[in-house]
Amino acid sequence: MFASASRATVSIATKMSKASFSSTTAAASKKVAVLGAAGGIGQPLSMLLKLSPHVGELSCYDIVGTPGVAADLSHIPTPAKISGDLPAAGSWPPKGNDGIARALTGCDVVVIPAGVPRKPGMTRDDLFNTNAGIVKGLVESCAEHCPGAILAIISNPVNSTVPIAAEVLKARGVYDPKKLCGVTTLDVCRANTFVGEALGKDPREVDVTVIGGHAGITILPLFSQVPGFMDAVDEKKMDALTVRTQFGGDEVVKAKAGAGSATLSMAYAGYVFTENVLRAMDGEEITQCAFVESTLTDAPYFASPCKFGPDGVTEVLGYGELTAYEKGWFDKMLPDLKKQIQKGIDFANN
Ligand SMILES: NC(=O)c1ccc[n+]([C@@H]2O[C@H](COP(=O)([O-])OP(=O)(O)OC[C@H]3O[C@@H](n4cnc5c(N)ncnc54)[C@H](O)[C@@H]3O)[C@@H](O)[C@H]2O)c1
Ligand SMILES: O=C(O)C[C@H](O)C(=O)O
Repeated sequence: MFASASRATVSIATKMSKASFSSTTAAASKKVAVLGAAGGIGQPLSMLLKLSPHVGELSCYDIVGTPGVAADLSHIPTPAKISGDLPAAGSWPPKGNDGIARALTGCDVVVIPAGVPRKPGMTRDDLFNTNAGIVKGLVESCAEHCPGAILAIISNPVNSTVPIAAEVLKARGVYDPKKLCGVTTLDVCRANTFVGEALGKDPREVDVTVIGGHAGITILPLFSQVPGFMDAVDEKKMDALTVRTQFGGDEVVKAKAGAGSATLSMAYAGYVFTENVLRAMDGEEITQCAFVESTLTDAPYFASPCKFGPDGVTEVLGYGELTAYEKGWFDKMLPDLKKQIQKGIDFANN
């Protein structure tokens, strides 16, 4: 049965307030690595993290381009020290050939947007063949060089790459479910934006709970829980907003016409997620949605609101009562989600 939805509301908007960028340097103590830092998401995400008052050290790692990304970011006058590493030779500043070891050693949080993005006509699952191996290899390195770090997986298909990461960590004896998350924050950002438009409200004042996974119908925004929503919006409009949230990624892929998928909004979402994790590490009470190991449903991983503390996820919260409309989507989603999770588990163990 569904657990209670009680949770402290944390507005995404507050995380991007001016204060986030100009705050005291006292808490700038964490080491964060971005793996895939030269990519469409990786570069703007690294820039936002360079602005974070919580980041003392930022490692930019990729198979190409990171010495340049790091040199560029290093001129931004914030406390975070920057390094850029490649797998073997090449780094900025020049420091030898230890590549990923140097990037990961001592990390508190590792954010992973490495991998190929979609082109029009593709599903996220079509990325599996390329990205599964990339994520597996990178998480093996995390297990070796920073086994205690919190991992935030952005690489698609998230519904499969998170289970792959879990299996890799289990095989190395360092799996801690509190410290492995799939980043679904972009779904929350989209839902907040669309509800803001529909209700004529500032989207920064909206906080939609989005549950399930991160692909098509596995994404389920619970608009019924948004104060005032059900009074203002009829079922037809609610259906349109639900489907737009589920397929928001496709909207961007289509508009980019072969040049990739969401990068700027994802960099924002990845920054919000990571900043929240860092705030919780520094003692703030944070609740945000994430795709984590979960017993809420039959699916072994599920996105729902989670409480975060100094060591990652402290509690996987429930998502409250579903309306009949939401329950319809929920029932449709679970078989797909379970299949995509199992695909990741099987890949990692074969
Ligand atoms: N979770 C989400 O909500 C969400 C949102 C948008 C995109 N994504 C996913 O994020 C991923 C990246 O998207 P993008 O637009 O930044 O792609 P991109 O191609 O612009 O960048 C990917 C980067 O990963 C790097 N890379 C590849 N293999 C690597 C490896 N083994 N080690 C380190 N780096 C490696 C590439 O060199 C490249 O710089 C895609 O899989 C995309 O589907 C997820
Ligand atoms: O749609 C994609 O392929 C990228 C990402 O998952 C998104 O939701 O924008």
